[in-house]
Amino acid sequence: MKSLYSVAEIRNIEHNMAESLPAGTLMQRAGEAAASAARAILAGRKVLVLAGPGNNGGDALEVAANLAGADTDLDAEVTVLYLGGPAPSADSARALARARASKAVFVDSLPLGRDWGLIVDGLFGIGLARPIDGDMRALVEAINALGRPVLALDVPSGLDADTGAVIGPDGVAIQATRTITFIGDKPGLHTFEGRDYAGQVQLAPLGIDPGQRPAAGARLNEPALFARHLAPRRHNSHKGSFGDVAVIGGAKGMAGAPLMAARGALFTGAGRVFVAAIEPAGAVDFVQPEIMMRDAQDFDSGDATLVIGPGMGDSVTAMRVLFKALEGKAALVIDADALNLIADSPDLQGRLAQRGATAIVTPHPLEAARLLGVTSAVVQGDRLAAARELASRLNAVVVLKGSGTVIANAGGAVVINPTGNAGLATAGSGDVLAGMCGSLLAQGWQAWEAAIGAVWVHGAAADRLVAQGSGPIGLTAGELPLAARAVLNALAR
Ligand SMILES: NC(=O)C1=CN([C@@H]2O[C@H](COP(=O)(O)OP(=O)(O)OC[C@H]3O[C@@H](n4cnc5c(N)ncnc54)[C@H](OP(=O)(O)O)[C@@H]3O)[C@@H](O)[C@H]2O)[C@@H](O)CC1
Ligand SMILES: Nc1ncnc2c1ncn2[C@@H]1O[C@H](COP(=O)(O)OP(=O)(O)O)[C@@H](O)[C@H]1O
Ligand SMILES: [K+]
Repeated sequence: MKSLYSVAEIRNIEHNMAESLPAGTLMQRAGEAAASAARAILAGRKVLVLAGPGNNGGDALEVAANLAGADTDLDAEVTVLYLGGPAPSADSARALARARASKAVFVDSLPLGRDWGLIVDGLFGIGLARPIDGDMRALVEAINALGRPVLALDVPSGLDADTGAVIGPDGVAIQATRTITFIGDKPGLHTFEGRDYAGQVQLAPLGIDPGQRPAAGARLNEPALFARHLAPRRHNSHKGSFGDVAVIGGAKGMAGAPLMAARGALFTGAGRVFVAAIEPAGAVDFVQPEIMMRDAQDFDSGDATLVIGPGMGDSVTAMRVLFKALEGKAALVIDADALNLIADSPDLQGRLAQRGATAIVTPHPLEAARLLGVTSAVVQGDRLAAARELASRLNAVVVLKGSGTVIANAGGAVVINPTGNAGLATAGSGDVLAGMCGSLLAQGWQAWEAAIGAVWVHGAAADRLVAQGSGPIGLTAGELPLAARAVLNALAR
């Protein structure tokens, strides 16, 4: 299980470990792990180590001492820019003494030149308490402008390890190539701005085995979390075995959105797929004639799983079918315009909450903001908290979309999705995801697993397309269903 620990949880673990280990042990282990990570990505002889005033700086000094120590076989020139105050912690003071006794050269300002084979970022870790400003801000901007490989220690300096937000307003953070993070992985490295600033994330547990770590409040999505639903199909099956999905949406001029969702459902294995259109646009979809076209006004969905909202608009008809869907017993995916209608109606919010946690709601940050009555900046500023709050208020599984999609349920479980890329930032990709969620529900998956499974596969489909050269630039939502089919079949095998 890939646990993600909040800063408070990490502090707690550190606190417990400190009592059982000799002073300085964890910092020494951090320094050793980071020095080997540094060796692995070194792209030249010259190494610049940035060491800040706290224990993150102490870790950096350990790295410098290890790379420039008398016993190293590494032919590196290590320069240390130490920005510590007059009273470093005992651990940091020890690390400083070690680094000063090594071959590392200490400097007072950023040396000229840009030929660093590696820059080690030990300015700030999880103790950053306020935006980086003044000379330190100028340093961060100068480092980022060099465009050299950067290894961040624990967290890229300036990034909030809990939220993935650059600490601001108008803050700066180190742009890392790789982040080696200590004791436990952290949510902020995997969502919002975190994915861009952290680069590749590597965990160094520092010898603390999982048994000594309490359960984390969040985890990273992976197929193991939904594997129990991934079974090869039985020979003795028929289309009724894999459920019906009805996509309700498609106001005038928005006929494509429910079709995208319907294809998402069809290509991930739903037995039969309908589009019930608010404004029927045609008797058949000639590109995908398997999809059965109906009129939402008089459509009897039977016990089909409903995906409601794509391109649905806010007409009286839209309101009426949404009301009916919330009243009914069918499994439900609520997306797009249906979310906006619910945001405007405390009555519909109440009805959704009373259904008993069977619905998946898939807001992007602005839709989530409308539902919570805040701005999208507030949602993005703490995506985990926003998803948790929404799941609890609506008593539903919430998929808060965007880079590092956050999935939360009313019981407080939180998962961050690591698959996907900016190729998904294109109209219609969210519709495909909603259809995929509906498809897995229709095939009998539980709401939680349908949500995390669909999000994982949807992201992996985009990653597969990018690996094949079909993105991220110009990737289209219409390509996702086929790629998702390949990913899902590979998992089921
Ligand atoms: N403890 C352990 O067992 C282990 C800890 N480990 C490592 O320790 C790291 C946490 O260390 P930490 O708590 O010392 O915090 P850190 O991130 O170095 O920053 C705090 C310092 O920065 C200062 N400061 C803050 N904001 C500032 C600003 N905007 N501008 C300027 N200054 C600012 C702040 O000053 P103050 O706010 O007190 O004025 C304080 O001096 C953790 O990420 C991991 O790398 C590992 O070795 C594993 C074992
Ligand atoms: N930069 C990104 N990185 C990863 N996933 C992304 C990114 N941008 C968008 N996505 C994903 O693409 C989908 C977009 O959904 P949405 O915003 O509803 O678009 P639309 O309504 O146009 O279909 C979501 O699944 C979202 O998580
Ligand atoms: K750092």
